[in-house]
Amino acid sequence: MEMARVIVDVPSKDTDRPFDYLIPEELRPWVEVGSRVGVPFGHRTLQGFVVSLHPRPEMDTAKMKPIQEVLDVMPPLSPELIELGEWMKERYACRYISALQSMLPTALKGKAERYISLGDPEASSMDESDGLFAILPESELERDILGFVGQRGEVSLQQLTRAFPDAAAAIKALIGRGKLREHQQIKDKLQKKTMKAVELAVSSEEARLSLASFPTKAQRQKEVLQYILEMEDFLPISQKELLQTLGVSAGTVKGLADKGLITIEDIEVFRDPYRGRHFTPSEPLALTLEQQAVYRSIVRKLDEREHGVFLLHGVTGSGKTEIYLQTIQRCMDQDRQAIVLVPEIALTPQMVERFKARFGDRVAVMHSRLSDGERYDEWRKIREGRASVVVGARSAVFAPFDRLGLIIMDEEHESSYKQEETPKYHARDVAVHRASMTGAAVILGSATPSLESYHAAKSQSQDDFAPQLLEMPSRALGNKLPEVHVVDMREELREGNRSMFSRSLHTAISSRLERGEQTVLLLNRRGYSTFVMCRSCGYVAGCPECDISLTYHQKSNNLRCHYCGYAEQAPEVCPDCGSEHIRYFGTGTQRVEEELAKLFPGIRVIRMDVDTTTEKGSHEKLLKQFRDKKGDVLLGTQMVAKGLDFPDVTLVGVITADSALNLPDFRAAEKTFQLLTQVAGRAGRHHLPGEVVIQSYTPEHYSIIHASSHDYLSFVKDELKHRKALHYPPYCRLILVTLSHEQLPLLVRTAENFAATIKYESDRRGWFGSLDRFDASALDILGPVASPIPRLKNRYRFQCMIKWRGTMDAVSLVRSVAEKLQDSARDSKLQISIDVDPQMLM
Ligand SMILES: Nc1ncnc2c1ncn2[C@@H]1O[C@H](COP(=O)(O)OP(=O)(O)OP(=O)(O)O)[C@@H](O)[C@H]1O
Ligand SMILES: [Zn+2]
Ligand SMILES: [Zn+2]
Repeated sequence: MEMARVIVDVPSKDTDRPFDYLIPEELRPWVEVGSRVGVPFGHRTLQGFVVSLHPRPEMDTAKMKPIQEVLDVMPPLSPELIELGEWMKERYACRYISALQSMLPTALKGKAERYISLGDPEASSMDESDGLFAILPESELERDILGFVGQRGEVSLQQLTRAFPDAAAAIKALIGRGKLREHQQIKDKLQKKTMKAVELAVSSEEARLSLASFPTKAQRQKEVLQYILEMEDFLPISQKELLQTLGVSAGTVKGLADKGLITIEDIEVFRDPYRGRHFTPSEPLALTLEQQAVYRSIVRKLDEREHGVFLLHGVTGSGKTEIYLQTIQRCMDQDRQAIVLVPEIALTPQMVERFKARFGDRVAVMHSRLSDGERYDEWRKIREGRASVVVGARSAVFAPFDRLGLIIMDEEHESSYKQEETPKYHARDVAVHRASMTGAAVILGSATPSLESYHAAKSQSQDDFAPQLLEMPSRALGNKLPEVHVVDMREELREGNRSMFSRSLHTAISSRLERGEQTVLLLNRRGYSTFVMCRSCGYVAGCPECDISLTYHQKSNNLRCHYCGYAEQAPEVCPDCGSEHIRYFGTGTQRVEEELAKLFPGIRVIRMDVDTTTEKGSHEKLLKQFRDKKGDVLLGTQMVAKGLDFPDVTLVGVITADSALNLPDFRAAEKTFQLLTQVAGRAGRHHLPGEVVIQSYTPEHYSIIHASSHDYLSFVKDELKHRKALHYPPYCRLILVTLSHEQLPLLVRTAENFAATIKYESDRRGWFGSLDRFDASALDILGPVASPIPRLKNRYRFQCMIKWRGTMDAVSLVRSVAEKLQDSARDSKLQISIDVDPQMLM
């Protein structure tokens, strides 16, 4: 192959297609589909990815430029991932390059850097600028520069300008005359980490012999060599450790190297976020009957090596994790690899531990609390085949495995599997598609499957996504699901209880304290924010750039906008009326903590929320404290609801169940049901029976009633009725289009134009179906209306919601209309964002 198609690293419409490059002879063995290359593009050098290879074309190739460099020995992307990227681009209406970039760790986001080396010393000592060929004498400065570069062979422009700070003109002149040559090279943001390592250069016998003849004045060197010989079995050893242990200088060690007895070399080290941590190995458990049935279905598919999707609906504590572990084992026995996706928030140390304990070093872990360097090294562990299992958040679905056999998605209903930035992909859909390309199996696991997945499994209607339903209705350890009491908080208020704790929750907590058992308290923070309000005039502190209220941060005592980052000092008096009665509102976890301390003197509360978990490892520390029973209560936001398995937790309390029910989001009821079911599942998981108290202001709401009786099926039935009546997924699909501009009137006109064009174009294509008549194929557009956040970063926002059903290509229609509109908008200030299958409607 002599020609490569390359996608360059510029996310714009004009570069959103492959460009052709010649492959120079010497690079031919290195260029593969998935290679990262440096290519000339206009006057720049850009990073790009090879998406296909071709023989030299018939046409004239004189104009075609050659690939300049290949950046990695092993291509960071595989042909499989390149193909997946192409699919994402169509499915989510994003740029090809955005899709590919999202698959790679930040460390590989290379940028071109400029390098300087010596040019031709002879031919170019002339200045051709005025047509006269005069030999110019070199100035002293120029000679210094040439000397500096000559000595080093090649220096970065940055290095050169640092050495000669005021010599920009001279450097430019030298380049202009060809005495210096400039070229660009792609540099990664991050380097591999290396260390100096010491190794014997001769056999140990020879080394021992030479010890005898060491001169007395080289006593220190002798000590070092003796030590190295003692450590013989562990060589090479780190020079740093050597220096520290023996208290000698680097010079001493170098002396030995000069004598030819040892070598000192830079070797690569891998940053391992879990280094030094011991994981007690775990053995496979004997499966329960329910587990066996599920296990057999999945293994049959694995053994056939065929693609298949399973929806594993198992109640909390039914032992889904053991299923994951044992099917992964099977997959590894087949010499294939497995991806385990876990919501970021549930990616707790406890979860990681369970996989590390079973599979040890074969597990790579990827989550956002790792540093860029650690992520990069975990990623390489996968790419280089040193890991066969990855446990990670959303983006681990792109793990560069080449023999993928199984993808597991735990808590498949979680909305965090959808990426909210471009490319706005859903990891579930990507997982299913990737698995179908490679003949891998997919397990979607949850105690509360999303309605989309459950409906697809039940109706088996969509041919691209019809999972097989597997159920585990009982807990693995044979204990019952906890008893749930719903408390009507309006009733409490009527009877004079103004505290945030109902009488039953109060009593329940007291009895746990007496018995030395533990309590988990959930504060559903969705829908709440800790905003600042004046009690005298009702003033609420808002962001000057965005139409939303500012959030109070106690640590720094300031107010911050969560959307644009704007911050200001928290006011002492109301800026509107001057009253001192201005304070922060919202039932923050801190307030609950204060109240607990008041009601139960001496109670030990471990608080887990965004404020207490920002530091690296803090999450882990808090959970360990709770596990070691250094706390009576674990109090927190959503973080405490998922994945935790503590034997002594016998009470779960939910402070307000319905805080999120009234949000303008058609999934509000589903999310409430899921959260309540999840958190209730933390109680009584082992031998002690569990109890749950849910406090609510709308106890008659079906999501609360069904959650309290652990009745997923009834909830689904009720919720599907609503979805069907209002035309929402799973009965149709959505595309949310948000247009934004600084000028409101212009924005409104543009948005109306957009909606009208979509209507016109879909009619023209004959898409006349109606959602109301439940036609098999239909498209409807709602809006434009102001977005729920009508102004953000000083830009007004309007949105249109497209509801559609059928096999037509609605995404590409929306994309092409949006692009035409953007082209015809005279200024480039119009922004149009397309969100296919949106999760966040606010
Ligand atoms: N076959 C088994 N034999 C004995 N114990 C088991 C078995 N399977 C699971 N368990 C235990 O049952 C408990 C619950 O299992 P696990 O945490 O896997 O449930 P889960 O379905 O993932 O729950 P959740 O959805 O609540 O996270 C764990 O303590 C686990 O060790
Ligand atoms: Zn006021
Ligand atoms: Zn803002």
